[in-house]
Amino acid sequence: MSEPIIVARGVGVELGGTPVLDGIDLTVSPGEVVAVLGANGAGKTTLLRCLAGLQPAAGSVSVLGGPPADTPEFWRDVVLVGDEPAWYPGLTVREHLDLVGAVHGPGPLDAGRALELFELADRADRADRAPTALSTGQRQRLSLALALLRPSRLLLLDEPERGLDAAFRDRLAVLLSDYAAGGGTVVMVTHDPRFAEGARHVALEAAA
Ligand SMILES: Nc1ncnc2c1ncn2[C@@H]1O[C@H](COP(=O)(O)OP(=O)(O)OP(=O)(O)O)[C@@H](O)[C@H]1O
Repeated sequence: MSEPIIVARGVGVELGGTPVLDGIDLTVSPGEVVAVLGANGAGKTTLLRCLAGLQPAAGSVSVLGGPPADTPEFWRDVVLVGDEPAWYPGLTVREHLDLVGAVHGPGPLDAGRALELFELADRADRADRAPTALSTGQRQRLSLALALLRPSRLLLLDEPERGLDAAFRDRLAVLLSDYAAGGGTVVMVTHDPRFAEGARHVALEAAA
């Protein structure tokens, strides 16, 4: 059996003097799709940030064999899609895809396929706009497309459904299951039953 990608034991976080996570254990194997579920404020984003090395925590967290750290080596294998990324000023949608594909690719998708699949070039000018001139859902599509241009072993997704229409959610669910079938691992925070379906559920309850 292959080594787990993630081993977290007794993870605890306090924010502003209040416990947010308390004694969380999680083991994730390669090729798994895990949905972290729970009410608003249960600590889902905080847990994802712990796995990304962005939130210090009590207990122990190991990701890909070591403690997660905000370093270039860590981000070579791990992709986080959370809050909207900082777009490159002056670059269009197409130029973002070309740049990320050229620097970090090849990943599961190439720039041309991402434009087509994520319907970022449907209208003649859409791919030639700045990302800030897209709708919320279109910007989320671009964030996800950029994530899939890079080769990675672990995708950490915080509410990937944000702004996406139903048809595109279905398409994304297929892309994620293809990613996992290829050996990639997905840990996502979601409120969407469409994404939770077929994933292993990890339910969080508010610590306080
Ligand atoms: N910087 C902070 N300082 C103090 N408390 C915080 C801070 N950030 C988050 N919290 C609190 O920590 C708790 C967990 O927040 P978190 O964002 O992890 O929840 P969540 O489960 O992802 O919620 P949602 O489903 O609403 O996105 C919440 O009660 C929130 O108010």
